[in-house]
Amino acid sequence: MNVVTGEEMHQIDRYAIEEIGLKEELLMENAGLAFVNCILPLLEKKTDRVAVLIGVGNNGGDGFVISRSLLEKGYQVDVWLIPPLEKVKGTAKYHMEVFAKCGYQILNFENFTYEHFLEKLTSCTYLIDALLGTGIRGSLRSPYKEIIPAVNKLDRTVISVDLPSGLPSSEVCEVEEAIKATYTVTLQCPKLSAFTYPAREYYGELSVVDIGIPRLAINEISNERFLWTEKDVKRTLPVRKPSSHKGSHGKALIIAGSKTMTGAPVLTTKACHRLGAGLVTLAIPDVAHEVVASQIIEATFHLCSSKNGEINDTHLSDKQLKDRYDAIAVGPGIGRNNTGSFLKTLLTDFQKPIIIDADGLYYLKRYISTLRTRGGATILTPHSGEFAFLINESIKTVEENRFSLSKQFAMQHGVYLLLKGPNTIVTTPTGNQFINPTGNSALAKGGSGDVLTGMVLALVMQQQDLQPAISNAAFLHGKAADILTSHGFSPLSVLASDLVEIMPQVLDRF
Ligand SMILES: NC(=O)C1=CN([C@@H]2O[C@H](COP(=O)(O)OP(=O)(O)OC[C@H]3O[C@@H](n4cnc5c(N)ncnc54)[C@H](O)[C@@H]3O)[C@@H](O)[C@H]2O)[C@@H](O)CC1
Ligand SMILES: Nc1ncnc2c1ncn2[C@@H]1O[C@H](COP(=O)(O)OP(=O)(O)O)[C@@H](O)[C@H]1O
Ligand SMILES: [K+]
Repeated sequence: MNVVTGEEMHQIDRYAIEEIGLKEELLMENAGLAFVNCILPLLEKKTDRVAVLIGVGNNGGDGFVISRSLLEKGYQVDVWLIPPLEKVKGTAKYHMEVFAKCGYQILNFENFTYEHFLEKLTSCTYLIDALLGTGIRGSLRSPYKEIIPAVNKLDRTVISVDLPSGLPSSEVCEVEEAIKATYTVTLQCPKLSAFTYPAREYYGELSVVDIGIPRLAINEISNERFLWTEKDVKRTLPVRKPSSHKGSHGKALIIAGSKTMTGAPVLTTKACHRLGAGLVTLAIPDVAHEVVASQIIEATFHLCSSKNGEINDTHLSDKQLKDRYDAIAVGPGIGRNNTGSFLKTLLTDFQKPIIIDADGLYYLKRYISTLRTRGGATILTPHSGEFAFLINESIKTVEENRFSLSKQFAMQHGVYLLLKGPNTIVTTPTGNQFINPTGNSALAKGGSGDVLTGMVLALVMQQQDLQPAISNAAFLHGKAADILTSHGFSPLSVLASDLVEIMPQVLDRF
């Protein structure tokens, strides 16, 4: 499913109308009817009053179709036109006229006192927000500037059309004032701001409805940003053949752990096994072997020499790097007190996929110039702090520009970048971006990233195409947290090891 900016959506609309010949009146009719179909289950009783707030543009035009459809179905609807009648133009005007010719009444905001307007809104159970859509520019102006905070204070169920009014549709860092929706029904394509914070918090629960814009129009304009959905996972997750053997599912090497971080290698290894890796070897510093090995029975071990309780040299021979492993994950719990020169050797000598996480990313900064010329694919899995360190920016800058900075970095260094956080983004070396919809704050706990690394490693070995492998790992990781929190686990109490334990039930759904 394509994710677009407001500008891209506008161009898509234009393509559908001008190149394909669909009438804008028809698209607006489709939009209004699809919106109503989507919200009907939310409207409990026909006696509950609904107010539709209509703005000056085409978002307001959708509001007229919605109002007409709800009235035809027997709902009690107050239809509020906020601008003066004569300001409504084009397709919105057409649908306003159709609405009026059906014999329905329009309440014009300018004919009421502000107090009376608010009093009438207070008597409604549901407010439909068709004030402003993707056409908003700059700071809110009157009377929206006054109406929007007042609506937020009413504490009613607010359902926004396309996006909460006042919110920009692109990557936004600050929100001045916008409708705080309970639900948002987005038309055709989710807008980018639905996946950036704090804008996401204004959307409430998000649904997407099809309004009949042909796929060709969407692909012509925007084919580089997508939501990775359950359907995509079902389509791409590897299927085990009855005749397969352990060698068919990849031989993984995990380089992880140190004397003081013995849990990380355990979590990464178990997660890798749980997602179907055929064989896993865990390379750990000799000083951590006893503790780590006592917790893992499925893996084999490779012992590295240590200094300061951390890996100093992996002692992996050229032949081992050439023939023995199909992919390597390096970084969870390796510490930062040595030179990390073994990472440079891996980057240059290992010609297959490498996943670099956690402290591995810390060492990577020293050898970053080797990425471009690597023989195999490189997958980096930083959180905002690790990414900020890699690119010499502040965490705030990263969090405000997640899409643009990760795209720039992935293209510049020729890597797959999985930028963690709510709505993790996977960016390919060519700059395509795939947004993960699963996961919740239960994941904000030490060790959950180590689990993800093992999952990415397992799937990268089992799928030819790396982007689906990486996105599937992020999806299933988040899904594990979602299943736990919807089945009696408080987000406070979910452990990283619970994610590994629940994985069989997660996979059972796909
Ligand atoms: N064009 C199409 O084919 C379709 C468009 N649709 C709807 O149309 C919307 C986009 O329509 P528009 O481009 O008319 O945009 P809006 O409905 O967001 O209205 C834009 C207008 O609002 C006013 N405005 C802009 N910024 C403002 C600010 N900061 N403060 C106060 N007023 C401001 C200006 O008068 C501007 O012309 C979409 O969000 C969607 O709901 C749907 O009807 C489906 C079809
Ligand atoms: N609020 C949140 N909502 C959704 N996912 C989250 C949230 N906070 C963290 N996560 C996810 O949890 C994981 C944390 O990884 P990371 O910070 O590397 O943990 P650690 O290094 O402690 O194992 C990532 O996959 C991240 O996307
Ligand atoms: K809106």
